[in-house]
Amino acid sequence: DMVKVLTVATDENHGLERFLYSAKVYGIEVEILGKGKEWTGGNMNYAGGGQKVNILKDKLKEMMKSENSQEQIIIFTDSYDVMFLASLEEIVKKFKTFKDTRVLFSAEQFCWPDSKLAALYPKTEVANPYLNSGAFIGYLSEIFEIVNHKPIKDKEDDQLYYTKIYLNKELRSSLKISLDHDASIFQNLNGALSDVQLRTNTTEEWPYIENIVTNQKPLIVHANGPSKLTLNHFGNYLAKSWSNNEGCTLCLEKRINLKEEELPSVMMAVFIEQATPFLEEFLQQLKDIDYPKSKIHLLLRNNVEYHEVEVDEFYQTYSKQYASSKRIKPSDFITEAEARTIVMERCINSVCDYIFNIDSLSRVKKATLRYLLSSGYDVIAPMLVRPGQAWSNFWGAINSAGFYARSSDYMDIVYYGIKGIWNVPFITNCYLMKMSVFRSKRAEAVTYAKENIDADMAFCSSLRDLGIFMHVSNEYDFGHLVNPENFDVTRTHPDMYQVLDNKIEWEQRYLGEDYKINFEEGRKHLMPCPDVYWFPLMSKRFCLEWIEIMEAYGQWSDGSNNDKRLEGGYEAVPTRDIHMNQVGLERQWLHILKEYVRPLQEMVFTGYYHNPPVSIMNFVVRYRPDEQPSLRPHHDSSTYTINLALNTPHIDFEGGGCRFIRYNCSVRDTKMGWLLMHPGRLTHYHEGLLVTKGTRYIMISFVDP
Ligand SMILES: O=C(O)CCC(=O)C(=O)O
Ligand SMILES: [Fe+2]
Repeated sequence: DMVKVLTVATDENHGLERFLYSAKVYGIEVEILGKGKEWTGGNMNYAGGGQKVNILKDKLKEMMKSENSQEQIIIFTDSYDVMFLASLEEIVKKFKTFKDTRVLFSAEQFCWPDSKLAALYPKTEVANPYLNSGAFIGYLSEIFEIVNHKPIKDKEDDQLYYTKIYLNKELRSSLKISLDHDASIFQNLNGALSDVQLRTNTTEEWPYIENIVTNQKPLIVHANGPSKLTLNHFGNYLAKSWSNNEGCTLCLEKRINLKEEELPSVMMAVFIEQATPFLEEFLQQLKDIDYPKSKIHLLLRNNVEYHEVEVDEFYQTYSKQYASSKRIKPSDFITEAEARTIVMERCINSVCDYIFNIDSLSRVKKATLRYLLSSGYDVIAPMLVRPGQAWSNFWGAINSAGFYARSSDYMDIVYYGIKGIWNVPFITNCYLMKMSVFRSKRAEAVTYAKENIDADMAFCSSLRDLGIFMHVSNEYDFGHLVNPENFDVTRTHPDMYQVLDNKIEWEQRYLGEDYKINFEEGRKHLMPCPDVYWFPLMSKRFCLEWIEIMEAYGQWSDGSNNDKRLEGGYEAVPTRDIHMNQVGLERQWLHILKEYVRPLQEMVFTGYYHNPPVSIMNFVVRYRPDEQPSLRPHHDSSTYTINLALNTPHIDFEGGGCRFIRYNCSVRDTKMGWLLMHPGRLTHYHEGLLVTKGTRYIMISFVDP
């Protein structure tokens, strides 16, 4: 058969790219009409206007000269919101099954743009009663007559034009015009979302859509009206973009090789918009990103006064290494939207090829930027998830109010059940933008500033409106998001309080480097005195900050027997100490006992399980020659006691240590960050040895009293 596939696309955009890719996949050659022409067919980018009819008319006139118009088949479709799902052969074969039909229009559930015309339709008791002009197939001779039936202005509605011809009974029968009511070729998505099922994970290699009302597998899909985002979602799978066996085939197709000699120049836009746990590690990560700094333009925006000292130090130390640098400080009183606009303008008006946006909640591995650049996608985020939660930096779907909605594949993507690069309606925190996309005239409408919505929501909403596709990749594990929800900067060393909320960073900074050797197979645990075990637990940094938290609080007990903090108000063997609940660390410390101390106990006092460990007395003791220098012999009211050294003998103090009287055995050379663990109340009668110089700090818990 002689088949010509035509579309009108005045503008090049991601929708057109997707359309052409789907055509290529099925070996379909498309002729694009109106390329580069100014669009005068109405102000919506998608809704076709009469201009489409007029451009088509010119083309068909030309074809009439050379082609056999009785035999020549024309397929005309929109392009920004259309995908081919089958080869021409299949499409034409299906077309020929329509009896008494020379032209077949796609059909939909809404009579649009003039609903009053619904009454004139011959057949309405069908799945899709009404004509949609986004796609049709037929013979040149009849289509030529249709487009030449009457003049149409560029701004007039093409669907109304074709509808009136169809509703004209004489024309309908003389030109043999039918509608594809069952979506056996054309599936219009608007209003049909519950009829149409996306089938992935079938035994077939390629996902497809199925109309479960008409039992058809449509061959061309058209996201008419407000159903664009549904096609963005389907498009992740259709037209062999996804293989049930191989995963993301489109990702491979798009990948590009970065040439070391001609790496693109990137504006790295760093945003600190809110008080952020472990900001120090965030800043470190920035300078460790694997990319030549001579190719990076740094823009560092901090809007949090609390972080300014740290940010300033980073900027003073590293900014000179970058190709250029600029900063925006809290004292500049610039909103986030303004700051992001400054970034865009700086990049647009310079030689920069990409913007790499990264905000302070993002923790990315150092290869991430290179990966994003080589993905071949114009706007792409690395997927970042809050560990242990479904919270991420993208939305799989969006509801009609423009807020988060969960797509059917969201959880699979977040948990890496499926891996690929996904066209999604919202990304945030960290993403790469290719500037050529944003230098176009059309992209002037991209904005970060919309009333009453966040900058990232405004941005993504403007990209959706413009048909600029956003993607998120979960091809690899790129990192994660920190959780700022319970971050309280009024605390001394607030990061210390984050052991529950930001475990990864907390462990990295505060858990001893050698903690893990406790669990090495065949490890012989140190036992400096009988049944007194000795384990590395915390980092030096933990110990220093832990002491600083106590000293900043400063309200040490007076060492007398009267202690109002205790239920009975009386302490038989008092120390100068501060309890964890006084500094707001009780919950955190109990978590530490459960997560990091209990597993040690279970290794050495075999057969004793108590999870979670209970501990009412958790405190830091301070010994000083001129204050309380020692502690008299006693038992602890505990099943076992832990005694964590926070500083170092012979450096921070002289003397000190713990003596176990029954065994006449002392531990004097305690190690910063290491804990002693011993039975509490029968065998291990013990005393705190005299400190003769300096200050000794220990952290004590009476576990399972
Ligand atoms: O000073 C020491 O190491 C022992 C402290 C102690 O036994 C306690 O606080 O109960
Ligand atoms: Fe004790």
